[in-house]
Amino acid sequence: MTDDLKSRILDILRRMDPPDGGGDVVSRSLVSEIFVADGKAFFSLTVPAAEAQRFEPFCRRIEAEVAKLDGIAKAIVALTAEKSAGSQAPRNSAPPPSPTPRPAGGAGGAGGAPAAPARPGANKPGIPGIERIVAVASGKGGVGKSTTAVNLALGLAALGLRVGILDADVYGPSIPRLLGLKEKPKSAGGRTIVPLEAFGLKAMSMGLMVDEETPMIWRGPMVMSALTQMLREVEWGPLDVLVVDMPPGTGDAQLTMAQQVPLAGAVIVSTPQDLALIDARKGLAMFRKVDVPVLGIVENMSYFVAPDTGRRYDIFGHGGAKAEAERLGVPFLGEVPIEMAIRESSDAGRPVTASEPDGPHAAAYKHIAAKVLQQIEEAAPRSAAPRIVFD
Ligand SMILES: Nc1ncnc2c1ncn2[C@@H]1O[C@H](COP(=O)(O)OP(=O)(O)OP(=O)(O)O)[C@@H](O)[C@H]1O
Repeated sequence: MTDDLKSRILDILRRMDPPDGGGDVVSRSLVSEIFVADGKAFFSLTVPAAEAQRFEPFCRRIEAEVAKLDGIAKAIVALTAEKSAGSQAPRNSAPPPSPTPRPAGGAGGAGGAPAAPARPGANKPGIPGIERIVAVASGKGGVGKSTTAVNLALGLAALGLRVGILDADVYGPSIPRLLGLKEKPKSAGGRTIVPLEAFGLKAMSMGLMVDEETPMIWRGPMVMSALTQMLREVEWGPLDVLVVDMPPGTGDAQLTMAQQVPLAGAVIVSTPQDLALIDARKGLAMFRKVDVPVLGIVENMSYFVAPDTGRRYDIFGHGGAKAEAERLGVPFLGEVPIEMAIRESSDAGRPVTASEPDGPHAAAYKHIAAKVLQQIEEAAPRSAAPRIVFD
């Protein structure tokens, strides 16, 4: 069914005359992979930067035509402007990134080596200056996904990497609170945004761009454009890893990320309860469907250690995520106890990996970070992203 819809979409695209008169966009290989889910079609067109404006109305026409197909309720076509070879460096591009430092416990891998040809996401335009993008996701809310994302980012930074964190949870952004960020990011020349910095991380969140009180009602296409902007119009500078805190669930925003961004992989956060695991499985299935490697599962709020006796209590039936990971054939990345210090430090904007770097919780997150890095190397050896320009 999905394949049939994809070929009908391609037929439509073949019949439409693009504004530059250069022949149909399919034959010219300007169309990305087409992703169809829940009656929505997502794909992008890559055009030369100079043509981007002319192609905008064409994209809207494509959306209207594709939405007429039986089985498609809505189409979302993103325009990506690619810099042609030999032209000048883009104004918002970063200097070429330096080789990835080899972490303790890392798998080595292809540091500096050319791209493996069939790398996942290799056909999606990269973000200049960003080596790898890792999504932190969960099938349902409240499992500690954002807390894990922040502490994972800090764990990666502690391993010597240059790390950024992007809060893609446009519905309930929590990174500003977790990192104690209050000021609004500044714009550079009115065109790009300078990310904030906290505990050595570059940070950007939709929550920094709007007042906390502002209700955020985002429709699918708005989510897509907000995310695209936060990825491509923020001056991330050279980063080894950008950690993306995804909104919970498997909706438009996740599909957008998977469709638009060459993700090196996804980390799934789950609590040990069965219900959360069912949701985690859905998240896992979604990333697999869009060919994003699942780097592994983190079990959060895994057990409780009584402060007075030091005795460990598996209050939620600890171990569920580990068994599930084994069953699903994905790595188990580690477990984090339910711990007042983790909650209080998060709520005070001083995440535990930064505020108690030598403590046991920081050690747990650093261990998870090292495993994530090892999995990234195995799933997607480092490669240079294509250069992108927006003008
Ligand atoms: N290991 C832990 N021990 C104790 N409290 C934790 C732990 N992990 C997260 N929390 C707390 O649980 C609450 C939810 O965490 P967080 O906001 O990270 O979850 P989330 O999955 O991102 O939620 P949402 O989807 O609603 O954004 C927060 O108050 C956080 O401090």
